[in-house]
Amino acid sequence: MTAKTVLIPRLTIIGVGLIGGSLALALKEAGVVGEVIGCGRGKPNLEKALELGIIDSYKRDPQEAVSGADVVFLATPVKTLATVTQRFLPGLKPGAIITDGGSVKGAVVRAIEPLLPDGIHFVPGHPIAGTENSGAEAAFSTLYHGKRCILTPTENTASNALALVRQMWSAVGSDVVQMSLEKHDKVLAAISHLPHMVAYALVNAVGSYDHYEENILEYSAGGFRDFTRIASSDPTMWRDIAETNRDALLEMMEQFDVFFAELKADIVAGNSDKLFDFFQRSKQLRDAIL
Ligand SMILES: NC(=O)c1ccc[n+]([C@@H]2O[C@H](COP(=O)([O-])OP(=O)(O)OC[C@H]3O[C@@H](n4cnc5c(N)ncnc54)[C@H](O)[C@@H]3O)[C@@H](O)[C@H]2O)c1
Ligand SMILES: O=C(O)C(=O)C[C@]1(C(=O)O)C=C[C@@H](O)C=C1
Repeated sequence: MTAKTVLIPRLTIIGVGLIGGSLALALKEAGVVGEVIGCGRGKPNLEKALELGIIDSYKRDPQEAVSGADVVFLATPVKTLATVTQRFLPGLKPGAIITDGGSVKGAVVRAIEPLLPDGIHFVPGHPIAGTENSGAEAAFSTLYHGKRCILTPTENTASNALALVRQMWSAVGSDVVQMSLEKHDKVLAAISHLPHMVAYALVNAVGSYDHYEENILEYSAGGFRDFTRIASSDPTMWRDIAETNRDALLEMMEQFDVFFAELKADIVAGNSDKLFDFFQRSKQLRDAIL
């Protein structure tokens, strides 16, 4: 068996949850990482990550955690990314690469890039993979297999740092693509952020229906459950996404309102042909991505 080339001798994961923990496990499984150090707020979660073999050690102090790191992966909620960066920054060695997995890119890049001294590189990224579960226990090594990872380099991104981060995501089985910050935030508002808002609103709407004594959610079957799985996602994560991708999300919510209003109007009018066309068009679009 030929030995794999170690891409990252020392990796620090800030926020060892689903996204950070899964990256650590996948890089270990691929044999392309040396030592993995964890850092985060909760000691029990870090202890669990150690026990599960996700990290080799952890440090509570952010500067100690990044000491000697070649790559630092940020995997905390979007609104905390710049604050945590500010805390560990003085502990980095020259040439270190910071990269992240945050679900919003424009606000994150605007907050982090101005903090960076010369010789410290930042490569903004976002793996398009996840589940509704959180914390180290939710991490699994195959999360990124066959999934896209979007990198959004800016004019400040060093090409060698970008190349290494591309290699890192390829090593865990991702299909790496690049796009602008603006395109990323608009595409994700449509394909990920809007569906979460719709699921959250739907669960609230159905859950607060109080015409009967009993909780009607008890009657939920496949349709409701499939549709609303993502409403079990972490509230902090989604609050941060809704706030930091506000404009793109609102644009998509307005687009959604147009289609929902059309559907409602056709039901009110008893417009059978239009309803059929509406459902037919939806089925064709949805079937094409299965
Ligand atoms: N869950 C998904 O499906 C998914 C997919 C792609 C990207 N993301 C993004 O990845 C990031 C992490 O998401 P996740 O699902 O792994 O969340 P998670 O809750 O599983 O893990 C986040 C970890 O960060 C820690 N943390 C939170 N605030 C912190 C702080 N201020 N300082 C240090 N540690 C802190 C938490 O204790 C937790 O261990 C988020 O930015 C999210 O938008 C999530
Ligand atoms: O499958 C899920 O549970 C997800 O919500 C994953 C999902 C999404 O597809 O919307 C959520 C947020 C991301 O930033 C990327 C992926």
